[in-house]
Amino acid sequence: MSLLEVENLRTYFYTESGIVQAVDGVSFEVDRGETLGLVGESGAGKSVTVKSLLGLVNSPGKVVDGSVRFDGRDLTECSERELRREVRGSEISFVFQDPMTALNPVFTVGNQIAEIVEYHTDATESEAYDRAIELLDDVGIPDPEQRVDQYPHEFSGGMRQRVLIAMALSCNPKLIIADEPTTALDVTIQAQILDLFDEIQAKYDTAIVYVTHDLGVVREVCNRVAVMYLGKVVEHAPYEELYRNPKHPYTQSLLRSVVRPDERVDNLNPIEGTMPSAIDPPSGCRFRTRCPVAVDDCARIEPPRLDVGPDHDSACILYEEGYGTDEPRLHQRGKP
Ligand SMILES: Nc1ncnc2c1ncn2[C@@H]1O[C@H](COP(=O)(O)OP(=O)(O)OP(=O)(O)O)[C@@H](O)[C@H]1O
Ligand code: NI
Repeated sequence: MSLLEVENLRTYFYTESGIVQAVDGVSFEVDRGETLGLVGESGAGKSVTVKSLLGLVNSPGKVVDGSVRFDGRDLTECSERELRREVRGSEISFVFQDPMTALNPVFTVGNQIAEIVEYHTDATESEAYDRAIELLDDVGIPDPEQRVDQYPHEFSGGMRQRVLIAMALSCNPKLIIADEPTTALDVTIQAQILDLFDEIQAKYDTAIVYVTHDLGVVREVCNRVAVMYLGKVVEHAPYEELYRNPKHPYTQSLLRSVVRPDERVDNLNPIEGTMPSAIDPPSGCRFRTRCPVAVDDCARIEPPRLDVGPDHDSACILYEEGYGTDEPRLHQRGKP
C-alpha cells in the first residue's frame, strides 16, 4: 500500500461567474520515501490539488468528490481539529513558495520552529530550542547557535526558505508537500535548495510531493511525475521514462519548451495558445483545443488514462486501439 493514495479528487470553486472545475477527477499515489513531481502550466490545478489533500481549500472552494488515503486513513473524513492536531505540520508538512508569508516577522526563527515542536510533541521548551538549532544545522544554515535567535528579516531569501524547510522537518513528517518552493529564488540558490531536498530525502526518508511548472526542476528531484492540464492528470510515469518517452501531446510540448543547455533559445517551442477557462472547459479531451494531433473524436470522448508502458499511463485516445497510431507525436503536425 502506498503512503498516499489520492483517488478521483474533485475540487470546485462556486463563483459568481460559474463553477470553476479546478481539480476534476485527479488520482495519484506516493510511496514512502519517494518524490512525486506535480507539473503543469499556471492554472492547471496543482496548488488546489495539494491544498485539497489537507483540508486547506477555503470557500467558495469545496472538495466535492474523491478520497485521500494517507497511511491507512481517509483524510477527507477527518475533522478540521484532527487534521490540525494530528496531521498538518506533524505527519504531513508544507513548504510554500514565499517564505515571508509563512514566517512571522515578530518572532525569532528559533521560536517559530520550537513552537511547532512543542505543539506536536511532548518536548520541553529547552528541548524544543535545542531541536531548533539541530534542524537549522541540518538544513545547512551556518552558525545555527547564533542564527536561532535572529528574526526572519535577518535572513536572505534562500536562507529563509531553508528555515521553512527546517520547520517542515521539525516533527519528522512522513510526507512533505512543497509548492513551488524555489520559484522566487535566483537560479544558484534554487539549485542549492534542490540539493537540500535531495539530502533531506536521503537522511530522513521523507516522501515529497513537489509542485512546479518547470520540468527542468523536476529532473533534479523527482522519481515520478504526474503532468496536469486543466484540472486533470494527463500523463504519469517515472521521470526518466517520461523524459525519454513522453506519450501525451501536452507532455511532448512541455518537454520541448524546457530550456536545455545544448539548445539555442530561438529553437524553443513554447506551447501555442493559452489554457482555456476551468469554468467551461472543452468537452472530451481538455487539451484538444491546443493539441497539434487532435482528431474529431477528441471532442466527444473523454480520454481515460491508458497504460502505455511500465508504470506509465497517458490520457490520450490516440493510444486507444483503432486510431491507427500509437505514436501521436508532434512531428505529425499537418498530417490528416
Ligand atoms: N479562491 C479561488 N476562487 C476561484 N477560483 C480559484 C480559486 N483558487 C484557485 N482557483 C482556480 O483554480 C484553478 C487552479 O488553480 P491553481 O492555483 O491550483 O493552479 P496552479 O496549477 O497551482 O497554477 P500556478 O502554477 O499559477 O500556481 C485556476 O483556474 C484558478 O483560477
Ligand atoms: Ni500553484
